[in-house]
Amino acid sequence: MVCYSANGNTFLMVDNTEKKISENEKPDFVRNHVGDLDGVIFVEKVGEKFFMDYYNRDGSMATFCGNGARAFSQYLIDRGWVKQRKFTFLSRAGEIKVFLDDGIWVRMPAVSEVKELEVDGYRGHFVVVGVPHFILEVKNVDEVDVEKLGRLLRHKTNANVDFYEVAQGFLKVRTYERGVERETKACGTGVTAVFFVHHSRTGSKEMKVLVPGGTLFLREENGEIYLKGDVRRCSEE
Ligand SMILES: N[C@@H](CCC[C@H](N)C(=O)O)C(=O)O
Repeated sequence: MVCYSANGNTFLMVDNTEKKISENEKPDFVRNHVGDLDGVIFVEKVGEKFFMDYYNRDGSMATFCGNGARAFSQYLIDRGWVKQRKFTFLSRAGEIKVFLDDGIWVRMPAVSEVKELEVDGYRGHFVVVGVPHFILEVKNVDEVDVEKLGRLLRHKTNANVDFYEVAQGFLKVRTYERGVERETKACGTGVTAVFFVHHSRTGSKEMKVLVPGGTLFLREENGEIYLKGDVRRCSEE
């Protein structure tokens, strides 16, 4: 087992290719081993393909994790299990494409269920990127009490909650993650949801997104959204 950090969103990577940990055992395994990390990723195989199975730190399974997908890709590369510059793997949100050039670019799951939403007087957009997000534009993201307001809205919507600020040439995003039940340093599906709404309004094809854990890069190509950012191993085997 080894820890990976994708812009500060942290995961324990568990080689479960021999299926030693069963589906039923996974939630308890997660709660017993996650420590202070945000989630656990079981690395598995379905036929010849690698499969990413993501769990939040509270033991809940999630359909997808954008930063997890970047960490999973780096893990496959570090293990020497993939050597190509383009490869795919499976997730509960479908097949994920990965391209390596100036970093690891992951093609995110298609955005769906986009709608305007008002909860307790807070207006935003509900957007699904494999997992649900309630995104809210604010004037100054640093002034938001993410723990308090994020937690409240997360429970009202059963979604991750992202607060974003549109700045000159970049976006700033902070996320309260369901299942982690606190603010995380970065959320890949969250910044994708924000970028999608921003792109729909402005047509902008590329965007830098500042998050507490650094900078993420988003780009749109033929209606598909790609995500890149920092990813590194944070423990020895
Ligand atoms: N950190 C993730 C999202 C993980 C899943 C989420 N907490 C949920 O349960 O919906 C990301 O980088 O996308």
